[in-house]
Amino acid sequence: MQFDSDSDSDGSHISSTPPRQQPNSPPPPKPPLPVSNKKSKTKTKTSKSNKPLSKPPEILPEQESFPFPSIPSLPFNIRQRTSDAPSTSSSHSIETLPAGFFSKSISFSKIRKPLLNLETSEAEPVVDSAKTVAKSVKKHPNLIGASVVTPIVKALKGAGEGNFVKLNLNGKRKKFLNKGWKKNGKFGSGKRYFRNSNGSNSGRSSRSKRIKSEYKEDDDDDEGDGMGVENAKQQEKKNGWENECEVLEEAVLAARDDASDENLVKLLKLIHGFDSFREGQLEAIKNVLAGKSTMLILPTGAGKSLCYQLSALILPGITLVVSPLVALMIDQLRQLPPLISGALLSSAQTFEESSETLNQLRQGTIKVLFVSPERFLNEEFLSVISGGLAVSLVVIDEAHCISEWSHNFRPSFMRLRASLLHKSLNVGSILAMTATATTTTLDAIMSALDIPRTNLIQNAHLRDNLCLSVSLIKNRMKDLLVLMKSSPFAEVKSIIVYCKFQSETDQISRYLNDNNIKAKSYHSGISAKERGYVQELFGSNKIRVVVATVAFGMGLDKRDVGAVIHYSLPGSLEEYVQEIGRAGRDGRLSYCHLFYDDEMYFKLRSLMYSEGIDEYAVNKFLSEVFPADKSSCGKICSLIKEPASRRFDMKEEVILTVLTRLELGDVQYLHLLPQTNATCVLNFHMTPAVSLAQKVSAIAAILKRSENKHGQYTFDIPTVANDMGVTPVELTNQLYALKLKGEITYEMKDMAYCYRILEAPADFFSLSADITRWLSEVECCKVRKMDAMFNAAYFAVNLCDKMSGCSSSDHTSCLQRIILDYFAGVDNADFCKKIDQSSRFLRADIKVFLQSNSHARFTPRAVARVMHGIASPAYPYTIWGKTHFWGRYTKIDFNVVMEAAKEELKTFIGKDYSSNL
Ligand SMILES: Nc1ncnc2c1ncn2[C@@H]1O[C@H](COP(=O)(O)OP(=O)(O)OP(=O)(O)O)[C@@H](O)[C@H]1O
Repeated sequence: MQFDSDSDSDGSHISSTPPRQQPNSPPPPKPPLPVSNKKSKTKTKTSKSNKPLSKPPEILPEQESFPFPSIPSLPFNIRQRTSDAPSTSSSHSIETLPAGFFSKSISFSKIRKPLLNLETSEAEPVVDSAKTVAKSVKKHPNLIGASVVTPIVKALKGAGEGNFVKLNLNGKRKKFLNKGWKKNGKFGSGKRYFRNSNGSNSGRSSRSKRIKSEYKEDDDDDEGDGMGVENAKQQEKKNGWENECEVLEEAVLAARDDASDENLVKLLKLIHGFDSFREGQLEAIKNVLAGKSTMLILPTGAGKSLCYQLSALILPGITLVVSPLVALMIDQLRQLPPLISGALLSSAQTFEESSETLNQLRQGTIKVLFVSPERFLNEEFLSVISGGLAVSLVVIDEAHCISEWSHNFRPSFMRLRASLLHKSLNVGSILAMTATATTTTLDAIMSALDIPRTNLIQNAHLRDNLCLSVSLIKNRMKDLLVLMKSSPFAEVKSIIVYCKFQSETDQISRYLNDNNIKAKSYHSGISAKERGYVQELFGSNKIRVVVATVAFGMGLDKRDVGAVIHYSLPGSLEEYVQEIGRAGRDGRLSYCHLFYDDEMYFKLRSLMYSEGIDEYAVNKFLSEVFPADKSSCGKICSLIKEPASRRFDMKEEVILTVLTRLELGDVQYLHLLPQTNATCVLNFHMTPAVSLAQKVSAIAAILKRSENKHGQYTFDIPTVANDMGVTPVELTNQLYALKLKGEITYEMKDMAYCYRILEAPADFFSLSADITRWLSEVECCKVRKMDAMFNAAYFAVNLCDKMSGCSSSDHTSCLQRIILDYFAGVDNADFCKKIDQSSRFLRADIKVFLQSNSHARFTPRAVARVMHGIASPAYPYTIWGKTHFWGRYTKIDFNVVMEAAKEELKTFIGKDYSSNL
């Protein structure tokens, strides 16, 4: 079995709603896994191999940015208040509890309805008249609080589509009708802002049809045939529309003047259609409006997004929302209420797309900007933002990514520090949000963001409408089928089955289909188009089950997912809590079953060691990062990702982590620049190279550093940029301008990390020791998280005394307690010792392995990885997976295997094994 992680590199497929526009064609298929040490892609995947998910999804590097002057402005004007917002009422609907399985009685207002018809979607009632705005009260089966006033925005003509901003991440763009939403310009700025405002995804297509027909009506009106009855009706509708806009403007103004509970609830009703705030929301909004940086910890699906949405509307300046995944940003953008103009800026966009977003920002048509953390690395972007735009609020979603002690650390999030945000962006306040942070993670986030303890808003980490059950899996797929065919799972309409390996998802979905359960698999190895399709089918309840890897779910707000089944153990309790958090978002009782077994635990535990590096490797890495040349300070250097990854046997994410540490540690050794291609191959078309060099200094610099083969000039971009005293991005921009003129064409390759050296370390050895210690602590933390997850499952099945509400396989009570303890800092990682500390045959096996592979060079870590079945950049599965020692010692502690390998290597090589590297 190959161990490699499944990632969601562009993340564009993850969203609760179907994409507004599907790309024409999926991205090119990923190249196969390297078979030798020849130049190869380290991010390659084979969909047939089993791929566990040990690392977080990635964000593509930022490559280009463009300076734009910025003009601070609001998307609409605030007028004087003239009237009060309408009021609403509510009612509840109780359904019957499905029989059997869970004995525990749980106090919920809603119990999941038995499955009647899989194909039935819960289409929302359509409110047509603009005049019926807040008077129309409808029952919505999915909402906590049962009955909801149809939000004003829904009643407004055309409400019902996603936010206006283009989601053209795959090179295609959507044309938006550029008609004034309100022609006197009070709201919007020539755009119409639509979305499904009640948070549900159903009824989308019928609503879009309605929107289209309304556009048509408007167009007809504009064409001037408007003396008839129809036009009079239209006019009447428009008047109603304008009145509603006035009501909204007044409500916003009132809340801005006085952020009282009453004013905020009124706005909540108007914007979101909800009667009341959920726990923590009001407090968070009030804090933010008062300019207090706040840490908000609410369970998954508790409504964290609403806190910044409403605040953004009331605050005068723009709100920046930083998210770890492009997919998450797309989803959040879609979920923005229609009145809040939003946009997205990420590395997955093309040059044109990002410059268009920046243009909109400059024009003041954007109120909320979703931005990838890498954008904060980009000085040009910072200069656009800080050039005159007032940033009222910076929201850091999934804020646990800031901390290396979280389950999902992202090096790029390290840059999001209060000092940087305040200094560079002059932000009013910071709102950090997460559902999963242990006390250690929490401390790290709050200290990085300078959030005082008094501004922590924290609720329980779990919603109480989730029934948690666990069992030991014996006959893997059969056990799953039995579970799914028995109550209550048999009655649940929408189910997610989480697996660790891509091939497992395909296998299981086939098996379920063979057994009359409509299922589809979902993982990052399938095309973006297919993933979008699966999501669409699931979102519209056309398929009942999605069998997915971790690539599915983040940002998923399908409200009626009634069950989540873990076919394998998640990597941590945080991951478990995130994934079960996809269930029961409608507030109804939902079921989460966890299967576990020792074998899978051993394999997954081994994977936690896939990112570690040794001190001599760090040392070697540092000596390449900082050239011996003393004059290197101030120079721009680059490290081409793939060869560097293989050379140091370091995953690309680990390289980035170490570079980020060198930038943000106690001493700032370097400054990271946007990742860029390092090599350029240039062709001249109009003016001969030498003549053009006389006119254009960039070409002169390029010719000095180029290798000319058959009229093609190949050069290293950072080297030429250094000669010219510009950044690689600036040089690339100059080339782009020449290309537009038809002078040249070029091809870029060799994606590289770029950085400017600020200070060469005086003592490489102590710096390597320091970095290695830190990485080893991070690794240890991951292993403990895995252990804590296994121990929770093990405790429930084997040790729970079933005295406090647990029964049969239902362990809601004890798991809830374990999870809460875990987040409160109680470490349960040690109580169950499944991992062995010795083996009689280990040394002998290592010896045989070394002898039979005497042609290869090993380090102790490399040997231990093979014995644990962990692929690495220099020791890929395609080569080393063939040895029969592959994964043989997963049950023995990795460090024990490494120590044994160290001893054997000493004997075998007869000298210091570090020379083996
Ligand atoms: N006050 C409220 N009343 C009723 N429903 C609400 C309220 N606030 C939010 N919701 C709904 O709850 C659902 C979940 O909200 P949201 O996606 O913001 O959760 P979240 O806390 O960000 O979850 P996650 O951490 O999983 O991303 C949404 O459909 C939202 O419309």
